[in-house]
Amino acid sequence: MNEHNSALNDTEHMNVPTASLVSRVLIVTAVDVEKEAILRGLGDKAADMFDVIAAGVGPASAAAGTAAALALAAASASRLKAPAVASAPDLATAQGATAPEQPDAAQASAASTAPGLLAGTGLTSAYTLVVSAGIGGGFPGVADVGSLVVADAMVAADLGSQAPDGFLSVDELGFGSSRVAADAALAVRLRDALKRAGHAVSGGTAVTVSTATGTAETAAELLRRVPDAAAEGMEGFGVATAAQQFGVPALELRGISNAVGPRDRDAWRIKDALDALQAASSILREVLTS
Ligand SMILES: O=C(O)c1cccc(C(=O)CC[C@H]2O[C@@H](n3cnc4c(=O)[nH]cnc43)[C@H](O)[C@@H]2O)c1
Repeated sequence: MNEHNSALNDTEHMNVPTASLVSRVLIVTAVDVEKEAILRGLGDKAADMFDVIAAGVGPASAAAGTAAALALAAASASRLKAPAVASAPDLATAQGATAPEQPDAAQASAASTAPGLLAGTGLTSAYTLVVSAGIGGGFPGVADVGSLVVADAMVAADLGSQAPDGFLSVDELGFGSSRVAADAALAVRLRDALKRAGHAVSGGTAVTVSTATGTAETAAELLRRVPDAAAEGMEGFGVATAAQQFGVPALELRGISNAVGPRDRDAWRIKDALDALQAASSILREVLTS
């Protein structure tokens, strides 16, 4: 650790619990076509368990959109459970009205132990799982076009510094961590269920980049940095970082649209990737609740 580490970096090593009971899920895509594919897969009753948002392309939009959704949902859930003790009700009480209901003991206790950005706010998360989902590049030999990747970890593969001897990650620089682990138990469950349903699915690391890879050299360099890289996207680490800072477990799910390597936009099979994403979404409820 060094002096540049901010308070937010305290959450890097936070022990985010495994989502043993998944009750409400936030799914974050980059663009609307991904969101629509997922909603088609989830079916008519999606809204009783899932919220799906399109937060924009890239790690910054993904993190900002996810954090905003998590914060708004926590504040809204808290308002529904117990009115806050604020100045207006206090004035009303002083004038003879009934005192506002206090949070019950369980809620107060949960609030006092709330992790990360919710610590000390009196709020608890409304979500028990956050999923970064979308199309992505697949590393050749690991994740073919049209297949799925359910990641074991989300890594910001270009977060760091160039140096004469090569790339230095933020971890090596002492500025934090470029890796967020996925919820291991849920990742395995989802992969197993997808395999049983007849889908090609891989594990490994989903790398997040701000510039999509377009050369064989960059693909090779990414594999040097992240030897178990399976998929490349532009949002996973941002979504997972926001989830981690709210103490919520995360997953990343990618339908593979193209190979990571020399840029060949005409070869991208976006419909196949969206179809895979829709198929995976159609079994999500069962995987997360049974
Ligand atoms: O047309 C292009 O060459 C091009 C260059 C960069 C990005 C795009 C997108 O359409 C990105 C949108 C979306 O797709 C994900 N994605 C899909 N394949 C990859 C990839 O090989 N590397 C990184 N990201 C990929 C990404 O998560 C974006 O949200 C088009």
